Amino acid sequence: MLIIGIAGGTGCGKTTVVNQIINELPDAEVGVISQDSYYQETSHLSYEERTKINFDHPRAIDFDLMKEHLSQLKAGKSIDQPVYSFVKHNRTNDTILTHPRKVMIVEGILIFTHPDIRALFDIKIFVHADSDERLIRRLKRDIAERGRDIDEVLNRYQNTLKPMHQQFIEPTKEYADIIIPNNKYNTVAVNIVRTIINERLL
Ligand SMILES: Nc1ncnc2c1ncn2[C@@H]1O[C@H](COP(=O)(O)OP(=O)(O)O)[C@@H](O)[C@H]1O
Ligand SMILES: Nc1ccn([C@@H]2O[C@H](COP(=O)(O)O)[C@@H](O)[C@H]2O)c(=O)n1
Repeated sequence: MLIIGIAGGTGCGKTTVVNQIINELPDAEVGVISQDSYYQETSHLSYEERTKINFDHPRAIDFDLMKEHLSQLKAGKSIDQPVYSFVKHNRTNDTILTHPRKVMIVEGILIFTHPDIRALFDIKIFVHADSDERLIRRLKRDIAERGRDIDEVLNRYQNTLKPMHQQFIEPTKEYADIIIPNNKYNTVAVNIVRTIINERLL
């Protein structure tokens, strides 16, 4: 199994890049794991308490479960990938049965911060977009898709997103094998990654 890690700050375009990469690749051979599925289980907290969580700090992620799941997939076993709700700020009761594939792509802002998880990646890709571009995209996306308003996004950006990005996410760029500039859509880079995957699928 080839495991590709794709990291980068919020709004840089990780999900979009992953979708572009896997588009037209066989579903049975290439799978995706999102770091969002591994936000800590927080059912013991009230909704109000959950809104105060710093979701951009590594401790917000259940890396133990992510590591266990990636190890199981590597060993040829299927996993029940949790499903996360950005509206409820918590895992749902659903899971997605995820089978091992020849290629697994793991994407998320903090996946390169954890040494054991980092060591599982055969290829590490960091998607870069400037912070103003990321903030604009995040604002639009979170209002349209994640039930947020402008104040929520801007407060979170100032209080946690920006400092956490500088402290934890940006420094992991140094671990990347490939950095994809993504201020504009980058079809050349997407095609290069797709070529690497296709070679593995031959
Ligand atoms: N290169 C790009 N140029 C303009 N908008 C983009 C680009 N890449 C992604 N977007 C948009 O920005 C928003 C955030 O992208 P997304 O892929 O969800 O980022 P991430 O997964 O890194 O948080 C989405 O609405 C997406 O359509
Ligand atoms: N309940 C939550 C959990 C996380 N977030 C934000 O999601 C961002 C990571 O996802 P991307 O798709 O943007 O990479 C992260 O910056 C968290 O602040 C949230 O808003 N609510």
